[in-house]
Amino acid sequence: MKILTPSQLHKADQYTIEHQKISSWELMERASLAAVEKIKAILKAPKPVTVLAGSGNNGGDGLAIAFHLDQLGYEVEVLVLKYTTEYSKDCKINFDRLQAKTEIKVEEFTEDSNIESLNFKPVIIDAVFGIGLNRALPEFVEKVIKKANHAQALRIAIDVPSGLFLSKLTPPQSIVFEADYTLTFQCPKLNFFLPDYGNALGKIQVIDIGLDKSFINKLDSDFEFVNKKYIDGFYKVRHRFSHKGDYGHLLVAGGQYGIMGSVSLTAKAALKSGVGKVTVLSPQCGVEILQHSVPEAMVIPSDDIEQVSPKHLNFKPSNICIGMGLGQSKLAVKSLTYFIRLSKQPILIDADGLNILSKNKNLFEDLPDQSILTPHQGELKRLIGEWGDQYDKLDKMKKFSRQYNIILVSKDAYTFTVYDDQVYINSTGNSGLATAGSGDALAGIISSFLCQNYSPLESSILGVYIHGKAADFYTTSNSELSLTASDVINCLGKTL
Ligand SMILES: NC(=O)C1=CN([C@@H]2O[C@H](COP(=O)(O)OP(=O)(O)OC[C@H]3O[C@@H](n4cnc5c(N)ncnc54)[C@H](OP(=O)(O)O)[C@@H]3O)[C@@H](O)[C@H]2O)[C@H](O)CC1
Ligand SMILES: [K+]
Repeated sequence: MKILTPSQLHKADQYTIEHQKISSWELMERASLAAVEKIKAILKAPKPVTVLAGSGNNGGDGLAIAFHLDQLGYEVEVLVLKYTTEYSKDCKINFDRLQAKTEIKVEEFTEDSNIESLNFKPVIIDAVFGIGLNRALPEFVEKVIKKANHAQALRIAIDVPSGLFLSKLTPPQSIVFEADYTLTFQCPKLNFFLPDYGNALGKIQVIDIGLDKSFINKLDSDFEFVNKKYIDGFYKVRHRFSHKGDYGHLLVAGGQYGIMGSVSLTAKAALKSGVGKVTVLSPQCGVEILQHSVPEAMVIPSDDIEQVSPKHLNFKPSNICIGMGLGQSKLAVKSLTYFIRLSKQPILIDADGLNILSKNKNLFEDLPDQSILTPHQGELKRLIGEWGDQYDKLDKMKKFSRQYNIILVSKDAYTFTVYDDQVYINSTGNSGLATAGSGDALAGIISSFLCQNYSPLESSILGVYIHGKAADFYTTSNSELSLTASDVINCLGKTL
């Protein structure tokens, strides 16, 4: 799903209104009715609602939502935060409809109103500002939002949590509506996925409001929101008449004394993601451990008891995955160098392998094109250097990817897969993935898809998606904090 900017969305609005021969108010009504359906599903049964409405079109949505909830028997009150003298055209239509057709108490709140007297119902719907916010919130609006954030209420934002900027980063210390749910129209927006105010979004639900698809397809965007529809576009169905040779042979190189779990998780995750065969190059101390923990994997002992070492292989791996538990000793550097030079296919480098790369940038010259690096944020900093703000980080990641022709999987609350100028933002996963071994499993999953003839970019996008989806499956019946990397691996079979 393409991630569009506010100006692109406004253009798509206009094009749709002209080509579907509908009025802007009808488009607003369409969006609002769809939002009401989502609100009904979230609330499960009518609950008293306070709608905070602005005087623009986001406010117009709010007044339409108030009207339709009232028609459904909800107890609704409306607070209009009059931050402009005039209502937008469509907002005014909905304001008049409320007055004419309902008994709803509509209170206009301005900078002279008394904030102390303000109370909220158990559900607060934020329709104050949407994609049109373009300067700091008026102080009285800030006060209302701050009070709403402290209320004992379920908070639902319409389109954008008010106070969140979309065309620039929201300044620190800003007041932003802290939503439990954000019902956003047509597509998510880039700033939803940045750590600055990412927690203010709550659960994001995208509502397709039928903007003209042919027009949207022609729009340029560097950002793609990866959902199941996107994955279905390239996911391969397996055929009955196939054999394990069709699904590749992965070499996993890593582990050291006391950290054998890393490669064990990687090998297991690769096997549970469909690779045909896995061989682990393991320190001698880990051979028995691996033969017990991952009987499906073959094991080659390195020449060292406690560490991996360069080793002549008696087979040609389809792809190599290296770095987890590798350590950063001289022998580890030699091993990484050896396998980078040995590999003629894209190689996946994770964990200590990345830290060695950061200190030995000359190794990039030998790195096969479209190799995959899977840093967490600390490893990313060591690779691409310190960044200023989140937009600067995005630029640095794109530049790094272009400079070395590599795919960068930046693991975070929302994992960003970066290749050249394109950024793929993953839609699955949850906070439970912030746990030991989660990255080892991801490395195995991505490498497994590499061996199954997905392109390196597809392998990265698909691997990140599946990894998160497995975690989401686990947390449908378990808490996020109880998630372990082994749970992710055990739930891989439930994905797709
Ligand atoms: N295709 C869609 O996504 C649809 C979205 N809809 C809804 O429309 C809003 C966008 O409506 P818009 O009127 O463009 O913008 P807002 O409602 O967010 O803001 C209203 C105006 O307020 C002014 N503004 C901006 N910042 C401030 C501020 N800090 N203080 C005071 N006023 C401010 C600004 O106007 P200016 O002329 O003053 O610049 C805004 O335009 C979208 O989010 C959806 O909710 C449609 O309902 C359906 C299609
Ligand atoms: K809003």
